[in-house]
Amino acid sequence: MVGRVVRIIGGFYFVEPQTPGPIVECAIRGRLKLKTQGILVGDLVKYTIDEDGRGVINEVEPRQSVLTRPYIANVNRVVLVFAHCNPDPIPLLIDKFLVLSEASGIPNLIVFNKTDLVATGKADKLANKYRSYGYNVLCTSVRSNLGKRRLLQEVKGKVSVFAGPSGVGKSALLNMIAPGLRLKTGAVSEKIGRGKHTTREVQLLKIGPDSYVADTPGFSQIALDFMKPEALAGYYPEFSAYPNCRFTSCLHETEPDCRIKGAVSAGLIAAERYQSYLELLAEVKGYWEKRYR
Ligand SMILES: Nc1nc2c(ncn2[C@@H]2O[C@H](COP(=O)(O)OP(=O)(O)OP(=O)(O)O)[C@@H](O)[C@H]2O)c(=O)[nH]1
Ligand SMILES: [Zn+2]
Repeated sequence: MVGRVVRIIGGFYFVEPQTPGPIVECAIRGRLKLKTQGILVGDLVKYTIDEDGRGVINEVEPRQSVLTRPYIANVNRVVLVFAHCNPDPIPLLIDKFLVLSEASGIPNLIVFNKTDLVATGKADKLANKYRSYGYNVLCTSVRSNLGKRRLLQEVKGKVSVFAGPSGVGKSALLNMIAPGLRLKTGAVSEKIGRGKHTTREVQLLKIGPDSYVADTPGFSQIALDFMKPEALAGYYPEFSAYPNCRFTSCLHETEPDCRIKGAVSAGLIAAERYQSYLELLAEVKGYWEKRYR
């Protein structure tokens, strides 16, 4: 039988069968333990149920992708959720989430939630700004069910991870598209108190045939401590239209004949994005130098 690992607790693997049925608690076949570097949530596995009714995983199918924060295999949609207000969108934090998501190579979607709390013009302006950078953007409201159909379409048949700052409505959006989930939602302050000392383990939730979602705890700190400084510009999609600076190692800071800086001066790249690039570059460089000093 084939199924998907949706949760791992204490050496047991909870497998959701591909055909509708209850989740099976599985162990791993001994020789498989040696062959794999561990099974991840999201892995597709072949398993059998032995005479005692216990599940045993015999084989792991090749992975299509591995997302590292959170650790989930085969994710093929990252939904980055922010709010139009409460909490207010912070451009630098949004760009950090975007960079993290671009670095994973997994297609993303930006969702601006709580559209009901702002004027239409203001909501459109924010959404259009990120569209102009090349992102897919959707405005939603859990209050008025705005964007429900589109969001459902976006996650249909996919393994999606919902990520974003705390309190933007990730859990509320998941409840909107899959009311059966009954995820806890709450005021920001309540949640921070509750989440402080408990690490929620990663879990995939089935919301339809072959459709899975993971709700991640909101975080406000992201460390871009894993990339080379020269990789960063590649995670700003609109920068790719301006290749071939004079130096191939150009970091687009102070180097002469830099095409990115040229595009900023000509108004072809948004100054706000270039500023965020410089700030994140300083951070990435800091981590990099600490590591290789
Ligand atoms: N007005 C309005 N409030 C919303 C909307 N969506 C969510 N909320 C409220 O925002 C608060 C936070 O929602 P959650 O779904 O718990 O937020 P979260 O992103 O899952 O938060 P963390 O679990 O801390 O990461 C709750 O009080 C929700 O009722 C919306 O579209 N409009
Ligand atoms: Zn350059």
